[in-house]
Amino acid sequence: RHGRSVIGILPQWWSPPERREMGRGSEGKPVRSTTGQRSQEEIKAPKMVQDVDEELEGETTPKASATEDDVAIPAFTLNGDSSPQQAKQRVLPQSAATSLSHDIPKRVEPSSRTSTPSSAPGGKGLMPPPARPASMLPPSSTSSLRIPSNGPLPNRGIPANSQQRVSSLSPNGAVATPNARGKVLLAPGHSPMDWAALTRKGNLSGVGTFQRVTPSQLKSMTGRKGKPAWSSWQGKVYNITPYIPFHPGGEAEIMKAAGRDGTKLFMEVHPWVNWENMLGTCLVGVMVPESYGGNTASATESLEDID
Ligand code: HEM
Repeated sequence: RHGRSVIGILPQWWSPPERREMGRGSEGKPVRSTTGQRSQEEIKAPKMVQDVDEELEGETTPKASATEDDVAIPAFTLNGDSSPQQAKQRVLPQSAATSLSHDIPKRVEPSSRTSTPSSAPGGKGLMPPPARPASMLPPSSTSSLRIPSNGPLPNRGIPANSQQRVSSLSPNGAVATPNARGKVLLAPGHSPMDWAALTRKGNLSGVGTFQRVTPSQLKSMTGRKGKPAWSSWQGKVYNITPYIPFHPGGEAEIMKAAGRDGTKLFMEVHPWVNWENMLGTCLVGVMVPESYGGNTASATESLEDID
């Protein structure tokens, strides 16, 4: 039916199939179009055909009519504006549906189309399913690991209304936080990463040579009265002074090991921490018996003595 309007844009030499048929009616006689009107393409048609038309003016021909008037043309839209009523009207008769079934995309289910509410905003796409009520959500296996959304956050600083804010500031800037592990809020530039960066820069032992340290000498290195803080770990002596402001447990805790063997204390609190790795550049020397004698021997001498 709409083909006629398209014909106008085709080249003049092209004659539509309908017209080609028009020249031969049921009895081989030329026929006119069913409308009987002259359209623009008829005017533009080749002369020969026009002449035939004029000759046959006035002759009547049986008019073609649709055999199934009520066959609705299937309409498919992609914007989902079908309403159940419209969809019902578009249902094809069995014969037509069978012949067209190969043209209908398999994935477009009529039921899903009709279930689309026409009042959806914009009328596009399917509506998302309604959200499940929170009570129906299955408990997550990691829910116990999540940071609670209310209450004080662990190791995230002190609450704004806390009196602890000023009073807990230590001389090096570390702040005690109310957490079960006893970690402190380290001062800016004193994170574990900062410590790692500092240790890469060189020797932090505070001594020029490898030391043989007697128990009495270790006892005097308390970190007070201008002296460095030394602590021993499994027979080796370390200068813990530079690490104090970096200690996650705070200054007070680490200072308990100053001037003495820190192995037991250390292992009681955090046996997973690797002392030797962390304080490797702070190594002062080795512990020797009190009766050993000289305490300023070089590393070479000391090791030779051991051999
Ligand atoms: C002298 C060498 C020490 C080093 C290198 C050291 C290192 C560390 C490190 C890396 C942490 C963080 C642990 C973590 O996040 O799991 C820590 C925490 C802590 N340290 Fe030390 N520490 C030393 C000595 C001590 C001593 C002697 C004490 C106690 C007497 C102590 C008490 C603590 C406490 C209470 C914490 C916080 C709680 C915890 O993390 O378990 N530390 N220390």
